[in-house]
Amino acid sequence: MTAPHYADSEVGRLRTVMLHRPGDELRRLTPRNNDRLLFDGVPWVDRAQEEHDAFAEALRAKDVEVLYLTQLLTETLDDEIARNHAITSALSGLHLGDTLRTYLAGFLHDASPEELTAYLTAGIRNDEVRGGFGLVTSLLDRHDFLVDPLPNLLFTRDSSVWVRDRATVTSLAMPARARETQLTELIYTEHPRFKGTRKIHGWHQEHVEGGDVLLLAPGVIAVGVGERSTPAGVERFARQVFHAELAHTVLAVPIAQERATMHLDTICTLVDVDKVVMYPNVADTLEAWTVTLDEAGDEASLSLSVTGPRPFLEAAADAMGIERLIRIDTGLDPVEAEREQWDDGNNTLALAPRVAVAYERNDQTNARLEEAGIEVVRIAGSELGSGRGGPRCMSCPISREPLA
Ligand SMILES: NC(=O)NCCC[C@H](N)C(=O)O
Repeated sequence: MTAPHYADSEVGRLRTVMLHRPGDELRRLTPRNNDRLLFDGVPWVDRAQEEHDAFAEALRAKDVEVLYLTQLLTETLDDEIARNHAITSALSGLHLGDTLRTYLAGFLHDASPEELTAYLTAGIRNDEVRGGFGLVTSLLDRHDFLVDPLPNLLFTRDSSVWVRDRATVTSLAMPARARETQLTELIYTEHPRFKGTRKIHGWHQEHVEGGDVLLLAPGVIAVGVGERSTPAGVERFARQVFHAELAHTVLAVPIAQERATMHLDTICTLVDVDKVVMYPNVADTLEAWTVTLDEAGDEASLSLSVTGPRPFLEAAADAMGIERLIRIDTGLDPVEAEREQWDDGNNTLALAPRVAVAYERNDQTNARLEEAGIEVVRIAGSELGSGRGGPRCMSCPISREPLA
């Protein structure tokens, strides 16, 4: 039986997760475009797929249902309305011009659902279509993308977040990722499994990325504000979760606007109801603003109470109603911690309280987790990590057993 689509914490027993198996979109990365496409190198794709398959197997071995984003998308694209929607959004870029747009629309409408999924995810290069002798196709370089590839689909965490029974369709800040949420929105709107799901937020709204959203406890959500999620994004998100009565407290957590700390989950993740694994080099300075509902109203007019800033761990423990949020540090010394933070040592995926998936390479952090009583499910990530994301980034929990 399908587990209800629901998540009210980071650590409730994981039942269903959405992953994206790395595919041809990664074969588009070159040393000329990898920075723009947010990868730190050019991964060995076959090995990345092997590592990812082992990740999925480790989840299944713990009774987690694994859904694949591309399979859901292909099933969604069986429907004519969904196809039209996907094609129109993919071709809305101003770089195409009407001649090429019209040609590509016909080309994509003729594609099967599987082919269309491949075009929407791996993109289309100018020399891969015979667009006739239109001006735009003639002037563009033959290797230019008409539809950009989406190599960061691998990080399903960022393009949607379930908060209780609602799917949050996020709004991604980097142009290379903006189109990802058009796909998650389409899946949650049109796929038979998700039809009728109530949604909050959307790709057209202020930026909030899933990697910044931590469900600290039922009713308590932390949102990182830095390179990706914006102050206005966290305000919009807070309004929506309060209005829908999904949470009573949102903690806005400023983080350095740097690549190494692009999301809150690159420096802190939960491994138990009262334990986080955290980057010690920021742990003592990390602060939070506490946002609660002052006066109810409709979404735009409800009044918010904002207090702070206070040390993050204290503000979080108070909101969670626990005495202390215990911190387990990444690494043993500052340099080791910096190395393991960079390699996603903090980016663990909890499968249940005290059980977490982590990259095997972060041996010092993993040893500390085990000393603290956490079962560590180790996976390889030498190639997967080249996009700067770990097990949490690569997973979108769709169903967790409720903690409350
Ligand atoms: N939650 C995460 O931290 N996701 C990792 C995203 C990595 C991706 N290459 C990016 O720069 O957006």
